[in-house]
Amino acid sequence: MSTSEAAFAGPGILLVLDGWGHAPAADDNALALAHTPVLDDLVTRFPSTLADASGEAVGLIAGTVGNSEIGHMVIGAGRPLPYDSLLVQQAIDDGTLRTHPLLSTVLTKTAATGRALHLIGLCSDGQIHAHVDHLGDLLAAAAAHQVSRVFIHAITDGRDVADGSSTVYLERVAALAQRAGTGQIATVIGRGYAMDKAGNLDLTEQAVALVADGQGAAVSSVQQAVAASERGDEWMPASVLTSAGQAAIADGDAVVWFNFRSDRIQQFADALIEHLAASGRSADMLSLAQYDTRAAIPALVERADASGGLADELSAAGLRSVRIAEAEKFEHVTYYVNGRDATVRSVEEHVRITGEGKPDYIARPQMNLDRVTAAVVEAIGRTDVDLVIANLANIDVVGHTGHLPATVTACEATDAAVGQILEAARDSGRWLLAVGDHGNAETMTKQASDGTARAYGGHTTHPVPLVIVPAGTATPAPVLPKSVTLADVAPTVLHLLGHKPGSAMTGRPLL
Ligand SMILES: O=C(O)[C@H](O)COP(=O)(O)O
Ligand SMILES: [Mn+2]
Ligand SMILES: [Mn+2]
Repeated sequence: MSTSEAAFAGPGILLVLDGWGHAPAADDNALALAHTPVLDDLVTRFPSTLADASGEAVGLIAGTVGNSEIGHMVIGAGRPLPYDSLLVQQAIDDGTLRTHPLLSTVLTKTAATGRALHLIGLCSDGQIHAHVDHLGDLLAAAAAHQVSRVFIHAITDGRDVADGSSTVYLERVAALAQRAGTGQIATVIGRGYAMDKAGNLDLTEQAVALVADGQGAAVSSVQQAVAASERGDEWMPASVLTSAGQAAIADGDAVVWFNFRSDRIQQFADALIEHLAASGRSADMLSLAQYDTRAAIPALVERADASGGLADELSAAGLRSVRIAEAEKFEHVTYYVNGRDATVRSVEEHVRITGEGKPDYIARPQMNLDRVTAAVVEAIGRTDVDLVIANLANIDVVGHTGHLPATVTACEATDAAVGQILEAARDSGRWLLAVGDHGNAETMTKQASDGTARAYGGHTTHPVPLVIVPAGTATPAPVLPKSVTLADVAPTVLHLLGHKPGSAMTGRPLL
């Protein structure tokens, strides 16, 4: 084996820098503003390229921003995977959503019994958790079945889209209802409450009480509800637009959840199901796409098969991996990298780093990065571990606050952590592949419809850096191809570990 080959063979590290996107330097580019000597050096001194992490290249609708779920799934699968947003859109386009037998059965029963239909979901066009236009198809189906009482329980965004835009989307909901000839906005609440995923049940309970029992501030218009929010769209207080109790969920009503992504709606769905059961009510429930709820909810669109990825190949080859991330991204290096498969294979170890108390990302952009780094360094030093898979969450998680100075600090903290990880990699003779899963911090503003630049903490369609640091000296340094996607990561990792890409993978080794 030549020096060069040896430098790219053997045990290694797959490091995902969450939200590490690439865009030209600008005054809203937190990564460019931050002092990041390690990352700068990485992409200039070692084989590096830019990988597509959004749109069709990963299995999303063309032109849509990447996200952590599809990003980590494609990194693991070694192929683009038709994501839930795309599958829902296809079902809308070919007419199979509105004529779906499960939906028809529920709507026929609802119309016959004179019960109400409740539609619950995020109202924005962020295309990460939901798209408000999907409501249009559900409303049309309800109208076709002559369901007369249709209540929309709108969740406002301000995270995947610019804050302050909720009125526009709520007006769009009203227009969709008018076009369908059925439906009214019954309640409004921010996603901070309705889409908590960190187990803060006090937040979730406010959404449950609102939707199930009509408990919230009485308002006479969506504009009044929006005006009452002191903390923006994400934290819109629970507001009721109908007369008292009119839109509460009664026994025998139907509920359709229209978020297509599960992770941030499942806690609410679980709590609502349990609350209804505890009060002797049961509802016919459906979800637009498959959810990971405790009680199974029949879905209108099934998930794509994501098997045969990195986890299966590592397992077949008997290669041990340790997965490390803090709570915010733990599922991403385990469940999502493994193709939304909760099985923990015998050659896998999972390390979940948690902090104390509620995180404050602006006050503490470092989050628990020191402990994540220490765990990564420890795993790197183990001779029985073939592959360390870790996610450094800060760039994305702090980026979501839309707070530029805090995000700059998050980038600098990440830079220092990568420096420590590289040093450990060098000491123990491991190669390292670092990659972003989607863009975020490289664009921290978005132009509003009035032309002004607003703070924006959401994701982008930018490509992500991908760099491979050899275990030793590699001369001459190989040149990576230019046209690369996240689907090439797993084949490259397997190649570096001395194995062929899995037969289900369509990506290719980059070396
Ligand atoms: O859920 C969130 O926090 C954002 O809407 C999307 O971010 P993620 O895809 O990085 O989780
Ligand atoms: Mn991410
Ligand atoms: Mn994110």
